[in-house]
Parts: sequence; structure tokens; C-alpha cells
Amino acid sequence: MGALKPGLYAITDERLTPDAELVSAVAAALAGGATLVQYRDKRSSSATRHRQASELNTLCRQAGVPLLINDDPELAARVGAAGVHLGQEDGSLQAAREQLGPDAIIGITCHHRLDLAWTARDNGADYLAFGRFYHSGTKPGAPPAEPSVLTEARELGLPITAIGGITIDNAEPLILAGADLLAVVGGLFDGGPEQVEYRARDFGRLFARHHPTFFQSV
Ligand SMILES: Cc1ncc(COP(=O)(O)OP(=O)(O)O)c(N)n1
Ligand SMILES: Cc1nc(C(=O)O)sc1CCOP(=O)(O)O
Ligand SMILES: [Mg+2]
Repeated sequence: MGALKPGLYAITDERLTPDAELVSAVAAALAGGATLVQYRDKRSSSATRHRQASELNTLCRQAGVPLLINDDPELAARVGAAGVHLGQEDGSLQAAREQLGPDAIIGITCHHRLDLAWTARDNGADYLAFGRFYHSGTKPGAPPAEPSVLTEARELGLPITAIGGITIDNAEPLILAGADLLAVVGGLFDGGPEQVEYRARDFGRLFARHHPTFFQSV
């Protein structure tokens, strides 16, 4: 998987990881073994987003875990983040690649559609994200997907991310179907700060049991 390691992909949320708790919550996710982090904040001012992204970038660099910025290649470039996650409405992958360079990690939302995945691969995506697999309180309107798309997507030869309503109790079928990364907001952060590290460790144990190449580092 190159710079990407299989495992828990922790995604922040301005309601569940508010400013005062953001850094400690992500630090707990990293201590519990998260292998990828995404800074996702749809509401805060650009100054706040810049400060928070910088703080998370320092933290993630110290942990040796890539930080991706949701939606915003410019912010990723400004803070020196490892890359971006782009949805289908978030601007072109090629433009982000030009801005961030060949080593940046660029992930693309593919919903439940393999045609979008092939296009993303042709355009140089580093991972493909499918979802939502379960009801999501974070993004209830995201289009639904079936786990079989994860299996079908294996033939593209890129790391596969699953997202949407994932908790420790419903995650196993997604790894068994072919997910390399489980992208989680509520299932990681909605139990309060003290739960985050335990939950992250539980996801790690699930990967250790079911993912062919997962390496337990914590
Ligand atoms: C890992 C991952 N997968 C999917 C998404 C969703 O991206 P997008 O469709 O652009 O929606 P928003 O997150 O921008 O609301 C994601 N962020 N991360
Ligand atoms: C940001 C996002 N994108 C989705 C998609 O299906 O593309 S689902 C989703 C929300 C993920 O949060 P939670 O783990 O709380 O459901
Ligand atoms: Mg987006």
C-alpha cells in the first residue's frame, strides 16, 4: 500500500472533536494505533482551520502517521500535510496533484460506483473510498453502498477505504469484504475523549484478526 498502512482511518469532526479536544482526541486515536488521520471541518473559519490543521500536522508527523485534509488542497499545501481527500464535487484530482506533488496521498470518494473508481485510478488516486455502509449520523444523506463493492474494487489494485456508520460492532464484514482502511468518525469519537484510545485499539485487534497484511504497531 505504499505510504498507506491498513488499519483505522480516524476522521475529525467539528462537533465530536471540538477545538478544545481536537488535539487530545487525535493523540488518543494515534496512541490506539490509527494508521491514517483526516482533518475534516466543514464549518470553522479559515483561520481556525489553518491553526487546527497545523497542530494536527505536527502531532501526526511526530507519530509517523499521514495527515490528510478534507476537501482543501490549498490548506494541505499551506500546512505541509501528507495529502487530501476529495469528493466528486471537490475539484479535480489532477489540479490537486499539481499543487501537492507526486508524493502526496490523494484519496477519492467513489460512493458505490466502480466506474468512478476506475476514473480515479486512471487519474492517479492513491486510495479509493466507498460508502456509506451503515447509517451515518455524521453524513446521513451519503448514498448507500453494499460490502460487495469492496470485493469488486480489489481488482483495481489500490488501497480500499470503507466509510459510513462504522463501529467496532459492524466493522468485521467490511474488512472481510476487502477494506484496507476503515474511515470512522462517530464510531471512534462519539463516546467522549476517554473512549477514543480503547476504541482505536479495538479496531486494531479486528484488523489483526482479519486483514492479511495488517501490522500491529501499538
Ligand atoms: C475516507 C473518506 N471517504 C469519503 C469521504 C467523503 O468525501 P465527500 O464525498 O467529499 O464528502 P465530505 O467529507 O466532504 O462531506 C471522506 N471525507 N473521507
Ligand atoms: C464523511 C462521510 N462520507 C461518507 C460517504 O459515504 O462518502 S459517510 C461519511 C461520514 C462518516 O462518519 P461516521 O463514521 O460518523 O458515519
Ligand atoms: Mg468533500
